[in-house]
Amino acid sequence: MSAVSVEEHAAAVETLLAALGTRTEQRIPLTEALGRVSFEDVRSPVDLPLFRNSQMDGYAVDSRSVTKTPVTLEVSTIIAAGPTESAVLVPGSAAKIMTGAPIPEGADTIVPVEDTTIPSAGSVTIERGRGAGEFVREQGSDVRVGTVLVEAGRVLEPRHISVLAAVGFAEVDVRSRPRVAVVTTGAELVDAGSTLTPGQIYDSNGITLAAHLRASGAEVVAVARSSDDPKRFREVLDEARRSAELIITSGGVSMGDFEVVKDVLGPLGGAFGSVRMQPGGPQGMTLFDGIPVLSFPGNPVSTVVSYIMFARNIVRRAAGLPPILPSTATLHESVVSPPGRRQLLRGRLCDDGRVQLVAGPGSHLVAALAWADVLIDIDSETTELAAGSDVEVWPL
Ligand SMILES: Nc1nc2c(c(=O)[nH]1)N[C@H]1C(S)=C(S)[C@@H](COP(=O)(O)OP(=O)(O)OC[C@H]3O[C@@H](n4cnc5c(N)ncnc54)[C@H](O)[C@@H]3O)O[C@H]1N2
Ligand code: MOO
Repeated sequence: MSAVSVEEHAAAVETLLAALGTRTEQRIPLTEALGRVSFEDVRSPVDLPLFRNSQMDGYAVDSRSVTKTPVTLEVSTIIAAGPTESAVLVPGSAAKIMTGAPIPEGADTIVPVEDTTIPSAGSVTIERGRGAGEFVREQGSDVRVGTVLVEAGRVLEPRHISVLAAVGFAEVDVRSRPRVAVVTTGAELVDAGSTLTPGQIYDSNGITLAAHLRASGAEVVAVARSSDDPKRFREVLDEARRSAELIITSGGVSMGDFEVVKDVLGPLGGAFGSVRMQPGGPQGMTLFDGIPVLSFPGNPVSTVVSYIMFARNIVRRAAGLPPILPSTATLHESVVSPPGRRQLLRGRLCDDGRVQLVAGPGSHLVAALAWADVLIDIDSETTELAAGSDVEVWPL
């Protein structure tokens, strides 16, 4: 792979990852469904409300017995919400009823308790009458059996989970998540929390890529690390390929003496080379034993930019999530950019909608990345942009 444009590399990645888009259905507990994507239209197995019930705490009556008020009626029964025998209203009486309780046959309206007084035990005076149907929640008035509650492809939000629970589903069929493994490489890497010896650094790319992938709707099946030993890297890959549909590696792809990713995957048919962008220039891609492997450069910002530019929307689409697209912002200050390479600078959106540069273009500036909220996209022909120019920005 000689130097290619971002578009050319993105198209090649798209082809390599085509199979990721074919998803199966997975039945999961409703309690775990938040953020998942419904696999097919979900139809209601019942009417909602399930039965005719009261909208108010009050008295269920026949509206004809309260046309003239005030009127005093005998209280023939008390109906609470909860398990109950089906009740019939004694003609000419009132049934005291609680919100949500089934309305007895023969009653067609509810008089709220606020519109009543108690003249003596066992009777109620209705001060204000109500017409037929008032405060009556009819069976099926919300939804009828068979109606689609949640369409296929919906990202399940609390409101969708609410209706699925209300009709009695304990489980839901969702789109399976793309299974991705992350493999970081480098003899210098140790886990956060470890004691560092000279020359060591904390591995941040593993956890970063995993977080990005989860945010894109992927299931991260492994976050593994390899030294620069080809044998060890091969072992880690062999393990990752057992559960993953996609493997993303970081590091080991440029021009040094110990480029384990390139050294192992290159001879296995991997394409390694340079993309005309910065950060994220060195890139690789391989079909390893039938599993696609995307190899990103190890610099922390390069890894993130690579994920955003080449993988994020493919993973999101496979997961059933909408793409994250760039928008336009106005530059707060002037920008210079080297010719021949697309630049992705870190920017921070100001309250007035303009975008400000955050630190320099260096791909090791991981703290600056955290302060930024967008990547400012400068095309490869542009070398200078004045303050006030419009630029495309990608959400981080
Ligand atoms: N002679 C040349 N040297 C370099 C070139 C080049 O074209 N010619 N390209 C540079 C560019 S651009 C990049 S980007 C890097 C890519 O290098 P690698 O992908 O081989 O990555 P490493 O050398 O393994 O690491 C680079 C850098 O990132 C740190 N790193 C790596 N992994 C992690 C991790 N998991 N967590 C945190 N930090 C990590 C590593 O320590 C290095 O500092 O190559 C340039 N060199
Ligand atoms: O491509 Mo490297 O990512 O410029 O630093």
